[in-house]
Amino acid sequence: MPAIPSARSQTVHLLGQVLGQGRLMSEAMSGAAWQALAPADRAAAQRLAQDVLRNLERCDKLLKPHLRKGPPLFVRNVLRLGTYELCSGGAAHGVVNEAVTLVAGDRKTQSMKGLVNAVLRKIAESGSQDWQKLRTPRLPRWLRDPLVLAWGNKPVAAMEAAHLSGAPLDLSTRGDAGALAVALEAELLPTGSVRLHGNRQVTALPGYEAGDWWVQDAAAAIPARLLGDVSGLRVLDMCAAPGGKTMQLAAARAEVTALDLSESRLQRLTENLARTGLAATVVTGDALEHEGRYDAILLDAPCSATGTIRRHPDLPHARQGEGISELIGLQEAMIDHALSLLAPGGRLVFCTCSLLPDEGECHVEEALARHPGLSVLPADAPGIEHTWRSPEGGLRLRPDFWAGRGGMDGFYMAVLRKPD
Ligand SMILES: C[S@@+](CC[C@H](N)C(=O)[O-])C[C@H]1O[C@@H](n2cnc3c(N)ncnc32)[C@H](O)[C@@H]1O
Repeated sequence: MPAIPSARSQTVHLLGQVLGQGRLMSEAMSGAAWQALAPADRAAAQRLAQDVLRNLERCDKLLKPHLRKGPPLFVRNVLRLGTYELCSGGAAHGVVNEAVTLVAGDRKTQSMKGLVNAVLRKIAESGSQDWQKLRTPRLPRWLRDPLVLAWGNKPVAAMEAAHLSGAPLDLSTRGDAGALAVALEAELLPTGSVRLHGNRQVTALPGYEAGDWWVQDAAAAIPARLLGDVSGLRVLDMCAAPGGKTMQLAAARAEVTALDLSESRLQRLTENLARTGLAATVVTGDALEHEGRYDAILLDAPCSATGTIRRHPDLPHARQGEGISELIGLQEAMIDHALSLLAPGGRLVFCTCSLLPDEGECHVEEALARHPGLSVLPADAPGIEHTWRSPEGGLRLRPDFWAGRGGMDGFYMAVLRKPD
């Protein structure tokens, strides 16, 4: 690692953390070298690492014929970064020089300077033509196989295309979404979110300081809307942090209790409430031990987060599907506990940002079997399309939906009604 960190050296560091240590980028974006980077370089490193991870299969395919022996991970990641940059229009001279400098800066890899130089020069000659012919990168098997089983080959290929495209910036507002869209020259989506395309610095957008809006994917904004008019109702946001849905409920004048296990994530929720001038009772604790009586509950349960791969392309590489069965058990226990906290006739919106039916549709089918009298209410909110409706009465959202508009996160959601 060179003495002075650069955007590219930190990109390679992030790739090493994800691909070598199984860490998520959000966990790895820390430490002295990361903090030493200027904000613009941090943003560049994050963007480059995400782009390389989205295109990992392509980078490896182009590199394979040039690498007889597999070099150490650090060198492989330098080559992957160089390949991505060369094939996406980077100037050969600068890209190759910086890659060689990175490898030369570490005693253990200095001897591979020549290899890196030679391989990247070959990629620079013909790589970008070959790149165009490569297929859309596929998800790793641990995730692809169950998704193909659930949704079929074509939809999964469409999801992979959506993952490659990344995600636009969606905002939710406590005020008039139409007026916000006009002010930001953005698109007003049929579901009420405001969408901006291109790379925009969030904190520099008008209305950020004033707390007029917050960042929230269009799909993630729908569950709170399914509760309809919550004005004056006691609503528990059971897994609330960092607070996107709490802010929606508070903006709709509910009496919100925002509960979460994570103190640090709740800190962010508190900051978000302060910025937007919205109010909620914030409680740190385990959802399974929480007590109280509520008219409505929003349960955005911890899950595999496989619906968020467009914006978190590190996830399928850092994870191997470990822990999902424990999460499924936790989600089930949370549904049962949430129902016990509801007043008779009260409504529970259950949702997860997962693409796996075991974390969505199956829970609703099983909850109906476990709880006599429990029913599924039609999921209604502005802009909901007929094709999103799933047989048990919930909504299944996928990243390949709204493809022409820039997609949406994968999500599952359903409204359950406790009997009187
Ligand atoms: C999907 S995130 C919630 C996102 C949030 N609803 C929003 O819209 O900003 C799931 C949350 O569940 C929390 N969590 C995990 N286990 C929990 C538990 N046993 N009790 C309460 N919260 C828990 C995590 O800390 C995490 O913040």
